[in-house]
Amino acid sequence: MNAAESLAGYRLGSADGALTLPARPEPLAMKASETALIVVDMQNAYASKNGYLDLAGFDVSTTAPVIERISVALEAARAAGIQVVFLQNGWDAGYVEAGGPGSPNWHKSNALKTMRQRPELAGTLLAKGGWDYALVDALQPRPGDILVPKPRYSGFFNSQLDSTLRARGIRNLVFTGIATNVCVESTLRDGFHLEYFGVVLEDATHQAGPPFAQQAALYNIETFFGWVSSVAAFCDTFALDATTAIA
Ligand SMILES: NC(=O)N/C=C\C(=O)O
Repeated sequence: MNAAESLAGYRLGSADGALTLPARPEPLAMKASETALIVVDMQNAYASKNGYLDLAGFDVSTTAPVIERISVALEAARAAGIQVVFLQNGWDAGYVEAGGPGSPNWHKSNALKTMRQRPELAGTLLAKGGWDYALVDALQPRPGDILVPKPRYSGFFNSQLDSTLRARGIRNLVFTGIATNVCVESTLRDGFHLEYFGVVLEDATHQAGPPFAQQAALYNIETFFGWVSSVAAFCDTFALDATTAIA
């Protein structure tokens, strides 16, 4: 047994009644009751034509299959009793939470920059109450799901996420959503530092930027911060036939 296998074995041994999720760089044991499926920012801003990313020049033409696979993962999670948590990114309609020129967010947010460059868009991007901020129609929370608003890339920053998870004894975070290289990776990294085990379902995520951004994020996660798996592996592990569900 090599070092990686013994780590997986440790997790297997430490989690009574756990199921083993096939993942890279090694399989990971997790109990449904200690696991949350995190759906990161599946808002029109990130997944729809005429949403923020599209208007800022990022390619969103291949987000439809991602939405479909997240739907499948959601069904599997709910059927298995895994807590579903939706994250929703954005600010109040007056953009007070976005920060002014004294905040790096004011300088780096491509949504804020796009609105400054195109005044006709002012007030429309990532503003609470607007279409851009809304979750896509196909991925709406159901009773029992939790919705956590967040004002920055990491879901743990200035939000209720950590206390919400800790209160439920959740230790494992299974990530889906957009964008892999920004809010998914930021939240998984912060989760790592807070002692959560983070796994990304790679085919239920999409990058902001060129394909190399997706590859780099997954490399970082697999090598330094967590694990990488797939929707089919997640569904198989938690007993829903993904092939049937996707067909
Ligand atoms: N949800 C995200 O990954 N967001 C990426 C960029 C942004 O919000 O500006």
